[in-house]
Amino acid sequence: MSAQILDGKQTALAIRQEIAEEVTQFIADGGPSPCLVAVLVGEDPASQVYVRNKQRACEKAGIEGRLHRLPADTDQATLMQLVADLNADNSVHGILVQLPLPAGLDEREVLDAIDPAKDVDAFSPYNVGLLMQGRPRFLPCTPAGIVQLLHRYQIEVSGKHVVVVGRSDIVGKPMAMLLVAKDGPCGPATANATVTLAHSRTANLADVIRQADIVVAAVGRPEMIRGEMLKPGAVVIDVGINRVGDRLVGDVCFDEAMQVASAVTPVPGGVGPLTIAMLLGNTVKAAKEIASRE
Ligand SMILES: Nc1nc2c(c(=O)[nH]1)N[C@@H](CN(C=O)c1ccc(C(=O)N[C@@H](CCC(=O)O)C(=O)O)cc1)CN2
Ligand SMILES: [Mg+2]
Repeated sequence: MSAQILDGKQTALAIRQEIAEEVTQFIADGGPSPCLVAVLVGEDPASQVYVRNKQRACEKAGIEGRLHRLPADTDQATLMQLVADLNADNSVHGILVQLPLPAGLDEREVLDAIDPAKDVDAFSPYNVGLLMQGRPRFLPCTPAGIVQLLHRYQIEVSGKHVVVVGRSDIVGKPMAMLLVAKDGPCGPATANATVTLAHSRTANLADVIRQADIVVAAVGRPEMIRGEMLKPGAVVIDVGINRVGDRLVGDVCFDEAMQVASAVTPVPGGVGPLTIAMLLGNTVKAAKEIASRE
């Protein structure tokens, strides 16, 4: 048996095309050009690639993408002032601070300071709270991209046992919240899951994963999840992006998963591209909401 490959790259391109059409319509209706500002502190090579890809994706969708590059030795006060300035700038609709920040900067304080109306990553406590209550404004980009992927491949989630491996604020926790909700961005079929939120200290992790109809792997450990840990026919969503020598691998051993699962996301070309597509969608939503207040 060989599983179906869930093509995140193609799905992201389709979503980006839909967003580009939405932007064209919004501007034709008299709306402002949506504007996303990225803040990149330091020289982390992967972060530089991701920010560049976000800028390019903005451009192609008709969204203005601005970038503030700050040196790695930027102090907290300077970064906080930049966020305050961007919050106050009426031409800016979305603000994202690329993570991780260099050591010494207080990530939480920075994210807390972003105006929730411009918080297109959905990392601010206000937007996390809305998600927790089942009435999100912005959806966190990676989890929302995964929901879109499942929906577009007609993989039903309702009533299924989803094991999310990894409890990060960016992926694991919001993923669990989205899937356990009574309704979701693509309707109730992609919500209403029974969710287990597992992590590095979960006892008998392999046994827990083996119970899953759908596994979302976001632990950041290269190929930690093996084929033998999967229930035959499971759907495997691999969020991991790990560099091993010159190879890029996920948190799941892809070749083994392909032999056991019914559907698997590749790395690269799975979840990653969807994260960027969903960011564009949030930026357009922010622009529409801010414009409707003016
Ligand atoms: N402010 C944010 N910081 C970070 C986020 C985020 O959503 N907001 N997520 C990650 C990084 N990230 C986006 O910022 C991101 C990671 C990976 C990809 C992607 O397309 N990956 C490719 C592989 C690319 C490669 O060669 O490295 C893929 O999976 O096909 C997009 C976005 C942490 N920080
Ligand atoms: Mg991927």
